[in-house]
Amino acid sequence: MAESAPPPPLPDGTWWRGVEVVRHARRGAAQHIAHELGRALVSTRSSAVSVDLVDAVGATLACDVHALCPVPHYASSAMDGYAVCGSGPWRVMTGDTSVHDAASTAALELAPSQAVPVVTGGVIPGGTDTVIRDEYALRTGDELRFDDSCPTSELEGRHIRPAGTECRSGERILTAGSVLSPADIALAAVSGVDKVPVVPVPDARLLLTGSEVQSSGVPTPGFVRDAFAPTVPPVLTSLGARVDSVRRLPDDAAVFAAALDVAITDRVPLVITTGGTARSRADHVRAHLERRTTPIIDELDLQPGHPTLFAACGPGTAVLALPGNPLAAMTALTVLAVPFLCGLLGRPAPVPVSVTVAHEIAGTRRERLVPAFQHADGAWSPCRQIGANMLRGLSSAQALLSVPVEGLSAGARTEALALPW
Ligand SMILES: Nc1nc2c(c(=O)[nH]1)N[C@H]1C(S)=C(S)[C@@H](COP(=O)(O)OP(=O)(O)OC[C@H]3O[C@@H](n4cnc5c(N)ncnc54)[C@H](O)[C@@H]3O)O[C@H]1N2
Ligand code: MOO
Repeated sequence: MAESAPPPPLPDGTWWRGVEVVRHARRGAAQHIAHELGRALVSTRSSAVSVDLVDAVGATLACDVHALCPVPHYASSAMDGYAVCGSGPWRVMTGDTSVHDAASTAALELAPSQAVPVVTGGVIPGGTDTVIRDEYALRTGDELRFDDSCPTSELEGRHIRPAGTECRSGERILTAGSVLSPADIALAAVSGVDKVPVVPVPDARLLLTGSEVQSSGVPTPGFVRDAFAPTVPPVLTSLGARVDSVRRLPDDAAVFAAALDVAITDRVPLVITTGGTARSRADHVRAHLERRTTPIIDELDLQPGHPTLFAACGPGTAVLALPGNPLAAMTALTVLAVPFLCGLLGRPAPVPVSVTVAHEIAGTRRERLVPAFQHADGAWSPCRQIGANMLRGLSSAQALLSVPVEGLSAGARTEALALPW
């Protein structure tokens, strides 16, 4: 049979130039390089889109945001009661009618011994010295006094919120790179902002390889239930990406090659493949990526997940090839996809936290990341059932604990990586 023609060359890709290329990367270096790769890919994408506040929670801010008015933007009362000037008794100027008439209240200038009714958040007139809350106001007709029950702490300078105490007009209220929380959006709203500039959501595409992988039902011997299609997309979504499609591919090198080329041509920023990463005859994913892409991280010096390959190609695509073993894949996803997407979204790289281990944990020839849980006293222990092909340990884990080559003694400190869910 005639040999098939080699695939046409890919469009030139230079965006990853300057990113360090590593074989057998140590975990910390791999996390750093993944973040750098994400940052490098930013150059191929549009920098910001302006979105309504209602669509902005969870997005990454592309530029600083400044208040368009002082907050609060007018001097207001913190209580329902009376704004008064000077010492009492006071004469109530407006009966009860001014309470909802902000414009006329704002236009008022109280003279000594004058008072007007005010509501919480309402405008207080110029000349106000204090607000007497209703509970301590004794009103007879138009005359107003402090009630006898009024504590001395309430006698002067109370319940006035001056304009601009929270921020000045033009002051920076939100910083580029932050992930917008509901509180951030509420702050933008009260500062007069209608839209915010956010980093465009990057697409991700999942290519699931393995003719033995089935998507439903109880698998028979030789087949496995797919652990990734129901899990990786929501994880990527929570990390700020949008999964544009999930494709199941049989173990056929040509089918895989064609699917990858479509993704590269589509300039999908992150393609995640599962399976076929080991260096054996059966593993066409690695073989194809080694020919067709530029490996940036070629294997991790880490267990599980060491056959992982992270590559760059085309005008705007990074390919993260995860091992088929489920725990190995989830570990590599945590180590590499998390910092990569942070870099691509303009966010800082996540920092591992320092934790104490409850008892001795033996080392092996590579660093291990083990699913672990925290005891009531704060110390951590590995979960049970944490083989690379397993999921029960991960299901009960609160973090991934680093076990260095030399192992850990009881009470030793080590790093823990947050799970991306
Ligand atoms: N000769 C060698 N064999 C293996 C090596 C090696 O270096 N040389 N490395 C071992 C290590 S370590 C790992 S990790 C795995 C890596 O496996 P691959 O990435 O090549 O993945 P597959 O062989 O396709 O599958 C491994 C395992 O995972 C199951 N799998 C695949 N996809 C799914 C899925 N979507 N959901 C659930 N499970 C899945 C698959 O059925 C296999 O059982 O290789 C070792 N072997
Ligand atoms: O490195 Mo593999 O990840 O042992 O299962």
